[in-house]
Amino acid sequence: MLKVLSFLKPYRLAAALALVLMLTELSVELLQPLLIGRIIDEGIMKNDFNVVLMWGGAMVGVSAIAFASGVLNSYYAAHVGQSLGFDIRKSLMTKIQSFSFGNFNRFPTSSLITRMTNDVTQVQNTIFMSLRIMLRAPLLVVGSLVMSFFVNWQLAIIFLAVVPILVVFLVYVMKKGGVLFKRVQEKLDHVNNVMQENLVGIRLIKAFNRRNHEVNRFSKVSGTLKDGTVKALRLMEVAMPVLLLVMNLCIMVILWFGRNQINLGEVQVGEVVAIINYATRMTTAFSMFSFIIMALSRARASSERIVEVLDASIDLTDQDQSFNNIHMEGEIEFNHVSFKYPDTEEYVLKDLHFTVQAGETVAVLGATGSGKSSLFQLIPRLYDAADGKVLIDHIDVKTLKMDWLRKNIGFAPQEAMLFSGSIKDNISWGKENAAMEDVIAAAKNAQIHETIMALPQQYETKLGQKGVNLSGGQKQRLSVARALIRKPKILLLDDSTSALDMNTEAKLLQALKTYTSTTMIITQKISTAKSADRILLLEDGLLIAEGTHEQLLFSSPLYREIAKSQLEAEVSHLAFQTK
Ligand SMILES: Nc1ncnc2c1ncn2[C@@H]1O[C@H](COP(=O)(O)OP(=O)(O)OP(=O)(O)O)[C@@H](O)[C@H]1O
Repeated sequence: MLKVLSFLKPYRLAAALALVLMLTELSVELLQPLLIGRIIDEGIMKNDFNVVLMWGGAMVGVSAIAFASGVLNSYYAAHVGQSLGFDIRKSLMTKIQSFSFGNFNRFPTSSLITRMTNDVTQVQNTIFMSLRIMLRAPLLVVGSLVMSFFVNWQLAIIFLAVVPILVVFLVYVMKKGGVLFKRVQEKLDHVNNVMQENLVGIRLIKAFNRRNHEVNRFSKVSGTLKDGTVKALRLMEVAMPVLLLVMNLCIMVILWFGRNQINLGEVQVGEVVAIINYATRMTTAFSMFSFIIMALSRARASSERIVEVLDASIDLTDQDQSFNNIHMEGEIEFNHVSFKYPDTEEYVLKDLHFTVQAGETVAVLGATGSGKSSLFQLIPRLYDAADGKVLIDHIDVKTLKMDWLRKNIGFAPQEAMLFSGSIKDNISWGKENAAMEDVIAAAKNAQIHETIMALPQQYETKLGQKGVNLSGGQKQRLSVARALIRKPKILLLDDSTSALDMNTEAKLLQALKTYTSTTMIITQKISTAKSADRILLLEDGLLIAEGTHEQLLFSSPLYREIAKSQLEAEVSHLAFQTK
């Protein structure tokens, strides 16, 4: 929790102020039984109305101070709690942005969302409560104890026997609660995970009519969350009656001894009333403990989960002396590169060795699962090669500054990803402060301009929730436009034209020739591969052939087979159309 508490630093003044105000409120509360004792012993018992008025007036005065302190304390406690939550969320977001894919494998998306929302809220609320009431409870116990000794030490000694036992009991409950609440947060991760999958895959669920199956799956994880929470809360529920029982027994013992001492004339009635008053306040404080322990246990578990993310070591970082700001030509070289995904054994790329000249267009062809997308991911350093080197302009990518390297790369992933916002926002996302002419030019080259102009608000049309939904091919072209707007030195298109008709695809490929980028296009289609200067053919992670369409038709049996099957499909399609 210490690391999370270090986020309090910028707000230490406000936190200190909140504590001082809380202490003021507490002092008044501790003073009240003393004043009540005085009113009884010096006013009521001696029939002196002036004394009653004097101490009564003093009580009203200090109560007003307590009220003002309470209001101000709430204000500062809320300020500190909310600001701390804001800062932690921001730090988590910054850290997650620097995560490598290896890190993402360790922290699933749903878990990161829970950590950034629910876990931060737990900590934030606990800090607020600490400054408002949490510290008050233990201080009220200690203060009441001290003040009781001040009133009458013989009676107060009874507290000394009881309070330490209760403290040990509370520490035990808190430790156990911490473990149980950590499990609750993990179960919340599972619930969020299923919920996320359901919302993302709602079309598929409807199409496959799997509603009942998914509702059952959700009920199951939601049920385990409920059971886990009930188990943790039960522990807290046991704590409360135990505390109340012990404190009430304590009050009975005080009353018994108090009565005897009053009879012996050793103690005054007001003193016994004051001590009982302190005992009642202690009981209230202790009963607050079960609530406090729950909040602290939860906050401890949540803090651990937050710190796990903040302290996660990033396995893909810049080296100390990375190159930067050199002009990029765009030559790509794979020098005996082998690669496997983190935490897996099998190599998905094996000893790849090839060069793509600056400005050249190369198609990467191969069966599904042959390693095409994996190959692409090594170029912007989304992963590092296990063996061999990936070089850009003869420099190992590991020694290039990642920001600079990625700034020079335009990447359209296999699954087009659009953000909420307008079409213009989505295209200009690829280049900060892009002018409208650049947005339009990129859209024209990606063959999506005319579709956009036919929409009601054209480039300002909102996408996603409450906006229009685009077809797969339209999304792909927007994703390509986003990559093109950067006028990148290296352009990587991962099967980004698969949903386009032949005619549109041909126009797009033609438009790409106006760019000077080194272009690599992953494709399953011979017609697309043919338009490239050269073709790389992958099979099971191996580069099995390399050359132009004609060369490969001659040299590679596999390429010939793919070409033949696609040609036959095309011919039969044409024959069907002419019928
Ligand atoms: N994140 C990952 N973790 C572990 N293995 C992975 C991961 N992504 C892909 N793989 C594995 O790597 C191999 C190559 O996958 P890759 O996506 O590179 O193939 P691909 O040729 O692009 O296929 P497709 O044409 O279907 O997109 C596959 O066996 C796949 O299961």
